[in-house]
Amino acid sequence: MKKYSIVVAGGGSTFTPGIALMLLEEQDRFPIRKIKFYDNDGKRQETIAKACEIYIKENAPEIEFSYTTDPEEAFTDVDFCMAHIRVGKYAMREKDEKIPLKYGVVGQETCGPGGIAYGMRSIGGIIELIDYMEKYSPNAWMLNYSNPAAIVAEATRRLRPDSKILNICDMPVDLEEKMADMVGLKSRKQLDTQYYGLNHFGWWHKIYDNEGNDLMPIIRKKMAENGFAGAISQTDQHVENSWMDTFAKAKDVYALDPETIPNTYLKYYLFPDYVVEHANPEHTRANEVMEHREKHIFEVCNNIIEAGTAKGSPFEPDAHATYIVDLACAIAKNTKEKMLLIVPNEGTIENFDRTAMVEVPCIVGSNGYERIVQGAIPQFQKGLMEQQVSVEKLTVAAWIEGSYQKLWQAITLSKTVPSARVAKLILDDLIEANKEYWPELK
Ligand SMILES: NC(=O)c1ccc[n+]([C@@H]2O[C@H](COP(=O)([O-])OP(=O)(O)OC[C@H]3O[C@@H](n4cnc5c(N)ncnc54)[C@H](O)[C@@H]3O)[C@@H](O)[C@H]2O)c1
Ligand SMILES: O=P(O)(O)OC[C@H]1O[C@H](O[C@H]2[C@H](O)[C@@H](O)[C@@H](O)O[C@@H]2CO)[C@H](O)[C@@H](O)[C@@H]1O
Ligand SMILES: [Mn+2]
Repeated sequence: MKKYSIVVAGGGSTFTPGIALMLLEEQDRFPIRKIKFYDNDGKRQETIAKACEIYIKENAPEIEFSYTTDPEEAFTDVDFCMAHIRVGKYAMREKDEKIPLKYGVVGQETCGPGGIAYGMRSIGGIIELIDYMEKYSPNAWMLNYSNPAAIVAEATRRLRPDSKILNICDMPVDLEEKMADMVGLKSRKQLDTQYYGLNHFGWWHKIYDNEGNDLMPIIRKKMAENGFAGAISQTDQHVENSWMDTFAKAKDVYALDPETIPNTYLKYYLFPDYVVEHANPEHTRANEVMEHREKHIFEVCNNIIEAGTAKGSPFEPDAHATYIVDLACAIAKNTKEKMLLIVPNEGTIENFDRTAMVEVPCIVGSNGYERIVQGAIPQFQKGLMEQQVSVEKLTVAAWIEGSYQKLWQAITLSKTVPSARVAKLILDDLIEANKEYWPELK
């Protein structure tokens, strides 16, 4: 059986250890000959990489492992690039979240002005990775889950329309695990669902079990009672209150259209006042992640390096991330797996912009994906999506053209921002904060 070579772009990511260990666990269906880490921050990456190197040597010595900051070394002889970079890292995420809050506006990683700022940083980084991959391994596929996936996906549509890149998100994966739990099933793979939306901005409108029984009535009842709160998923790593609150708030988001089940991210657009009222402008999600996930991962890695062994360490595979191997196997082995991808609409949602990058179920095989038609969407969702997709398109246009005007329009158009005046105040602060990352705007 063919063995695959993978480069993980963003090797210093807090998700890298869980994903690397998960890849080792999944070798029966996805055998690996080589794993490389690539990052533009060698110091950050080295801690993660040295610990993973010890783990791989102890648990899968047959796999060739290396790590580098050199693009040619990283991207030569690879079959897949698994990309999870964070341009500007958590320090910039903190600014993305705190600057809007200064003006009483939602400060969030991928939503609102914070997501727009993150998108303006990410586009260059992702395009650079695609170009490296195509230069050094022209037959490789990029499985991208670097955020903000919506803006990154629109940028790849505009700038690299023919590249072999699939843009994905794990929020629906997590929420489908929770829905399976709601109906007493063990896995999301026992569900047969239909979904439409933009990334972090979508709805389930059909949910069956694999025998064709309609599960919507039970799930709707559970949502009306508690939202996603109390429903368990494989990796309930979200122990911090901010995530618990998000899962509970889905109850109010659901109330807006009880015919569909909402993605949790709609909270930021439909209840921005609630989000701001419950935010601490001095201590946002970025601070929680730095205090918890980042601190924990780097402590564990340093301990492994110091001990010279991963035995007895709390290192564990990220079971939740197996969706990435589902996708890699679909491409590598033509499995025709059904997966949610962020792809050009082209009629999949019949009453929506054909050029929009929509998050819809696709059948994935060796030659890419086939979209599953979702039909016409209701006026409520259509109105919301038209506003949001325009934000995303104007952001990418602002990046391509270096247009201050279009970025101001993008922020003004966001449902999280009350006026063009506030939008401009936020934009001018973000420009100052992102001087070393954004293209110059005129
Ligand atoms: N799509 C999803 O559902 C999903 C889920 C979880 C995380 N993510 C995304 O995964 C990414 C990683 O998340 P994290 O919290 O581990 O971030 P992190 O900051 O811990 O790691 C990101 C790594 O990317 C590196 N990096 C930044 N710019 C780079 C560039 N231009 N080239 C190469 N490397 C670069 C950084 O140095 C860092 O080591 C983020 O974009 C995050 O939003 C997406
Ligand atoms: O605030 P963070 O950095 O903890 O999470 C932000 C990301 O949240 C979603 O991904 C979750 C995923 O839904 C969950 O099941 C688990 O795997 O953790 C992931 C990261 O926390 C969302 O899909 C991502 O786009 C966000 O970056
Ligand atoms: Mn996501």
